[in-house]
Amino acid sequence: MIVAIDGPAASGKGTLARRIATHYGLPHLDTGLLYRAVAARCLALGGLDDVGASEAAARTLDLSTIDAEALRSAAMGEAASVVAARPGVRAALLDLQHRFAAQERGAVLDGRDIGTVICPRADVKLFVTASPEVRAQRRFRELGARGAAVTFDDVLADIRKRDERDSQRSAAPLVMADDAVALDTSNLGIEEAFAAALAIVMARTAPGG
Ligand SMILES: Nc1ncnc2c1ncn2[C@@H]1O[C@H](COP(=O)(O)OP(=O)(O)O)[C@@H](O)[C@H]1O
Ligand SMILES: Nc1ccn([C@@H]2O[C@H](COP(=O)(O)OP(=O)(O)O)[C@@H](O)[C@H]2O)c(=O)n1
Repeated sequence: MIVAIDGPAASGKGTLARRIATHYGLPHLDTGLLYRAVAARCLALGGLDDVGASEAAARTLDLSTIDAEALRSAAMGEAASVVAARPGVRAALLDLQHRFAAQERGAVLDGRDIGTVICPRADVKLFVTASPEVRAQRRFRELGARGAAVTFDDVLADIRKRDERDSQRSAAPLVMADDAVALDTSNLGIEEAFAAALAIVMARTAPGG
């Protein structure tokens, strides 16, 4: 079974993807980490401006060397969104994602273009949303807990800017697939959101569903 989960920043897609993967015993890939890792490599080499360097970083990315914790800063989310708008970077990451999704047992992938581009034939597609204010509150809390010195207003502005860039880009923009099920988690806690997501997965994978 392949489960594709997309949505904007801090909507809760990663949390749901991890929970669903654990529930079904499936491998999980947080595809945002790929773009964050490419951005981190570019920044370490001097900056984000060199398109060729970002494509080379994407081509040579090694999943096993990704340090997820080191990539979770707000600055890396913003930098990831810059390199993710480049068609050459996206093309270079296709094969890795396709191979992950092709595992025998299936997989859960979360990102922006999983249901539209990476796994258009996924068994279940979820499009997870929440209002920008709710998402900013969640991310603000998360970054604060990690010791980052950020204000709520900065986090909200960052989320709005990233939403705009991710939705307006021409290469694999953030858009809900026609056959995805929308799940608005604005008024749902983590457990409630998980229960709702699981109900959608079960309904979609039930015989005749
Ligand atoms: N339904 C929810 N209610 C409250 N907090 C949530 C909910 N879903 C996720 N969170 C929290 O919000 C933050 C962002 O969630 P995450 O799953 O990383 O979002 P995304 O992968 O969409 O960026 C995390 O700190 C997570 O624990
Ligand atoms: N499948 C994906 C996943 C992420 N991304 C890009 O990578 C950035 C960081 O993604 P992320 O999922 O780690 O970010 P959050 O939603 O966790 O804040 C996004 O803002 C997108 O620009 C993408 O273009 N396609």
